[in-house]
Formats: sequence, structure tokens, C-alpha cells
Amino acid sequence: MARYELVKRSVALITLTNPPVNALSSAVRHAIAKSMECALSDPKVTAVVICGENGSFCGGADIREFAGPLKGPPLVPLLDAIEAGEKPVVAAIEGVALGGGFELALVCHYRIAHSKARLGLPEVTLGILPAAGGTQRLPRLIGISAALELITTGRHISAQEALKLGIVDQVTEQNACEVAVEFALRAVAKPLLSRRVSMPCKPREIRSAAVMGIKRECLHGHEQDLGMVPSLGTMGRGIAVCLARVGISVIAVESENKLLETGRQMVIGMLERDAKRRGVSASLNLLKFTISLQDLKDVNLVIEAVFEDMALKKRVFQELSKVCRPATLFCTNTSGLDVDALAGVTDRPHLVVGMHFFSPAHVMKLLEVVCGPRSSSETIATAMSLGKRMGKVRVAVGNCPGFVGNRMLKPYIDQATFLLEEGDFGFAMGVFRMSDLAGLDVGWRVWKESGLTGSDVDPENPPRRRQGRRYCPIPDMVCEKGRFGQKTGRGWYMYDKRGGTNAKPDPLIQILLETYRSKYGIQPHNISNQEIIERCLFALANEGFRILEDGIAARPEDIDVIYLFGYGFPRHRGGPMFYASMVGLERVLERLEHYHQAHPDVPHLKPSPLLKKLVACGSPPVQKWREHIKTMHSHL
Ligand SMILES: CC/C=C\CC(=O)SCCNC(=O)CCNC(=O)[C@H](O)C(C)(C)COP(=O)(O)OP(=O)(O)OC[C@H]1O[C@@H](n2cnc3c(N)ncnc32)[C@H](O)[C@@H]1OP(=O)(O)O
Repeated sequence: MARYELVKRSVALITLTNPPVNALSSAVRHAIAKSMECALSDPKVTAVVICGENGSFCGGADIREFAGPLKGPPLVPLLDAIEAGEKPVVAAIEGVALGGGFELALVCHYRIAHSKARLGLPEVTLGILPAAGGTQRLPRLIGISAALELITTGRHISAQEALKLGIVDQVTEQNACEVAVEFALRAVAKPLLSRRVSMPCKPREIRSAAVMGIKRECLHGHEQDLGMVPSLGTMGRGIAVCLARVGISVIAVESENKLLETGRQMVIGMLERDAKRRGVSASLNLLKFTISLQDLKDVNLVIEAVFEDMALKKRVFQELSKVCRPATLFCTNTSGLDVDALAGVTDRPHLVVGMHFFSPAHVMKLLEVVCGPRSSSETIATAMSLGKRMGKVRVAVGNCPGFVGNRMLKPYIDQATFLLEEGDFGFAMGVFRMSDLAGLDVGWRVWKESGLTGSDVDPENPPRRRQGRRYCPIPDMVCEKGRFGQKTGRGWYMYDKRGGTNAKPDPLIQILLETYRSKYGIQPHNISNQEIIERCLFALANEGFRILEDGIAARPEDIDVIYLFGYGFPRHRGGPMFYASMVGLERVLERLEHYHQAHPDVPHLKPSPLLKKLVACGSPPVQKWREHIKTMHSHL
């Protein structure tokens, strides 16, 4: 199903032989895998050429096998391995490279096409999507809009158009295979890194990881020993489960034997329930629990998930630097702290990266991979690849307070609380239910740390203003009453019990609001649904535009993915940035200008320069915004 031969003494020529169009049957995939293994392990081979017999490169998945169950090696790991290999691979495309065949060509480091060749991703015409990397690699190669057009129409393109788009490196009138062999010989000395379309850098393979956390309760009780006796908290447990269920050995670090036993039982219970649901056996043998940091000395990677406190995290990373091997990667699970400041206290800042999981970590799909300025490409690639292995939707983001998701949340929540202050407490769901679920004390602590509230701040001097801008102290007042949300049974709403989910309006909150408004002479007025939506969502999107300008997210689609998978943004709206484009950027700008004029002390309502620029350029569609953004984070 594939012929393997050595030509020109050093080029492995792999010829697919599955007539009539060399489709990727299970036997062909198996033969490619075997041939690649030979080529990569044979020291005589310096480069590889893949071509197809009888003037056809590859017609894609073998549609004759569609009716039966998948047999043989799966295509995606096979393609990833070709791309990741250390010897240059050249595709010699004659006839057709369609569907999986095109995806095979995309993982080759170079593509030579005969002038009569045709390429395309016709999956959509079969009612499916390209699932072997085409939807990721093609946009990276030729940009989102050109790739989307090809993916959504299934159109075949000529070799000439492929050359113009940057899909192929050379078009030839001669025998493409012979040209490719010569090309491969010249490619031997050249670096491969930039030729890998999906990954600029090869990730490390992670076989063992440690997960460590310190529960909030332990913070005060063990202050002297911080970093030496961490314990596994809610996030740590979820992360440990995610790792173990994909076959990675996990050392979970606890602070003391009693907690060790509780943690062990909880993780084992979670893994057993998960395995039962999936009809597999639980991988309990991969788990080890310890109270000694010394046990972490040989792990490939550590995911720190201690309580969200910078001083504590720094202590932990200093301890880890002493204990772990110099090559061990350090990941911090923080929801907004400075990853670079943590990297700075270690002996290996280039091996430090943020992995922002969302709670519960074994359920929520989203993972923000936070790239610090000193995180190496390999470190980022490894975190991205580990996230993929864990089944996460991963988005690489830059390092700034709150990263993307939580940074955008601030203006959104601010608007909701200002609306609460001004008018009707009319949200049945939304910000307030979400805040109750997340825990109101989380934001309260952040505001205290940033000097917005707390015992050092005089709330009346001046009232309802902090750091030169409008400030609503109502959330602080709720927290001061010990109402931290669902976990305490009381928050913005009241619940039937601690941890309950059945939210009911609480008359005490209504009284608190009325007292507050009368103290400050606020006349409540009805606020239209339109104003609520516009002020909250346009402020959210406006921060998204700023994030794009700052190079903290690489593209608007990344922001939308974060909001869809991490923050429950309604799927049918497509995410905050897509929603803004659907509403019309001109309208978003006009409404933000209107609201900013009415609330000049709320800087988040001031339209961002990027939004203005896009409107001035005729409001291009989302996939074209990137062309108008100057700052791009080098890693994203
Ligand atoms: C993880 C999954 C990975 C990827 C998904 C996919 O790849 S989906 C499949 C994508 N590929 C296609 O949709 C290609 C479909 N085929 C065509 O468009 C045309 O057949 C093609 C290749 C352009 C050739 O057209 P032409 O007009 O020259 O010939 P004809 O259509 O009569 O086909 C000739 C014979 O080839 C057989 N054939 C074509 N494609 C496949 C295929 N993918 N698998 C198996 N067999 C294929 C076709 O049935 C004809 O056979 P015959 O016995 O002569 O009737």
C-alpha cells in the first residue's frame, strides 16, 4: 500500500499505492507509519519524499471504508509525527491532493506541485469538516479568510492558485517526484522549525507531572512552612484527574497526612466515576500522593495550583527550583497574577508558563496558556500540547492582569454593578449569579490588593470614587456581611443551603440597596434591557479590542473561544467579538461614545482606538481585523 525505496543514496521515497487515487485506507496509513519509522531511524536517510502512484498524490480518506469502524492507525497522530520529524519531508503532488490527502501534504515541510495538480478540502461536500488538521494548518499557512473560503466551499484549486496562496513552494511542468527529490536534497541543511505549519516548536513529551495546591484554610495554619508542605485543593484535584485520565503519572502533593488521605479519596473517587462513565478502567496506578516535595525531584513538569497569593506562589517556586531537576517545566495555575514575576524567582524563567484552568478543572474545557515574555517557545508548545492531550480547548494569551478572560470580565462586572446602583435589580441570571457561583470573596480580595477597598481606604473620601474613577462599593458591602455566594449559601441571592444552586432573590439585598441609594441620594430609575445589554456587552467587547491592541490575544477568534468555553457566553452569539461585529462596529462605537459621554468617570466605556480604526476602515469582518492590529505578541 506504500512502496519504500532509497533514491540518490540518501532520500527515502515513499510512494502511496492504493489505486485508483491512493486514498488513505487503513493499510495505507499503516504503510506510511512504517515507512516513516524506517526513514527517520535510518542514518543513511537525510530527507523524505512522499508521492502517489499513477499520477495521483492522494484522494483523501478511503471512502470505501466509511461504512465500517475505524481500523488501523488513526490519521491525526500519524500526520503530527510526520510534521514533528527531524528530517525534511517533501510532498510531490501530481493529480489530486484532496481532503486527508491535502492534510497529508500540509504536514510535509515542503510541497512541490505539478502544474496540472488540483488541491482542496472537499469534506464539506460530504457533510463533514476536515478533521485531520486542515482547519488548523491551512489558516496558519494562508490566513483565516482564504482558508475559510476553501474549507467552507470545498473548492478544488489549481497548482498555480496554490502557489499564489502560499500553499505550495514550487510548481513544475516536469515529473513532480523527481523535482521533489532534488528539492529534498537541498533542504537537508535548512532548519525545519519554521516549516512546521502547526507548531513553530516541537513540544516536549510529558510522562510525569506533579500537581500541588494549598487550600485557603492551610494558608494561615502553616504560614511558616509555606512551599514546604503544600496541599491539594479543588483545582489541584481536578488537574490531577485530567492528567491521570490521559495516561500521565501524577504526584499529587498534600500538606499533611490527614489532608493526604482526604485528597487521595476524592481524586480516586473522581477518577473512578469518570472511568465508569467512559466505560474504561480507572488509571489509579498512575497516582502517587505525597507530603514531601523531595518526591518531585524527577518529574517532567509541575503544575502549581496553590491559593491565589503572589507571595505564597513565589515561595513555592523558590522551593521547587531547589528540589526539581533543572529541565523541569514549571506551570502556574493562576487566574490573573503576573506569570513573569513568578518566573523571576525561579532558576529557569524560560521554563515557566501559565496554565489557567477553569473550575472544575476536570470538567471545564477552556485552558488559557499564558506566555510570559521569558517563556521559551518550547515551554509554550509543551503547555499547549499537554492541554491538547488533556482534551482542553487551548488559547495562547499574553501576560497581563487577568490575561484575556478575567481582564474583560472587570468592565463587564463593573457595568452590572453600576446598573444595580442606578436602577432596577432586574437580572434573573447573568453577572450576579455567575459571581455567586465563582465566589464573591475572589474579586473582593483582588480589589483589596489593588487598594480599591479595605481598612486603609476611606470609603467616603470621596464617596463612590476610587483612583480617580467611579467605584461601586456594594459588592464590598455584600462581602463584609460574609455573603460570598453559593458556597456560603448567601451572596447576591439566597440559596437553600451552603453550596446550594437554587437561587432566590433575597429581601436583605433589596433592603441593602434601598438604604445605600437613600444614603447617597440616588433616585432609582427603570433601565431598559437594551441599555443593560449594551453597557455590559459593549464594555466587554471594548476591553477585547484593547486586548487585541496590546497583543495579549492574537486574534478576535481566540477571545471568542475563551468566552464560549470558559465563561458560558451564549454559543449562538459566537462570542463577544463576533457579537460586536454582528451588531455592527459602527453602532457599538456610537453607543459606547454615548454611554461614555453620560459616564465620563468610567474609562472602560471610552471606545478603544482599535474599534475607532476598524470603523474608519469600513468595519471589516472579524477575520480581517488582524490586518489592522500593529502589536502582535511574539509567542501568539
Ligand atoms: C480523518 C478523515 C480525513 C479526511 C477526510 C477525507 O479525506 S474525506 C474524502 C475527501 N476526498 C474526496 O472527497 C475525493 C472524492 N473524489 C473525487 O472528487 C474524485 O473522484 C476525484 C478524486 C477528483 C477523481 O475524479 P475523476 O472524475 O477523475 O474520477 P472518478 O470520480 O470517476 O473517480 C475515479 C475512481 O476513484 C474512486 N475514488 C475517488 N476518490 C476516492 C476516495 N477518496 N476513496 C476511494 N475511492 C475514491 C472513485 O470511486 C472511482 O472509482 P471507480 O471504481 O472507478 O468508480
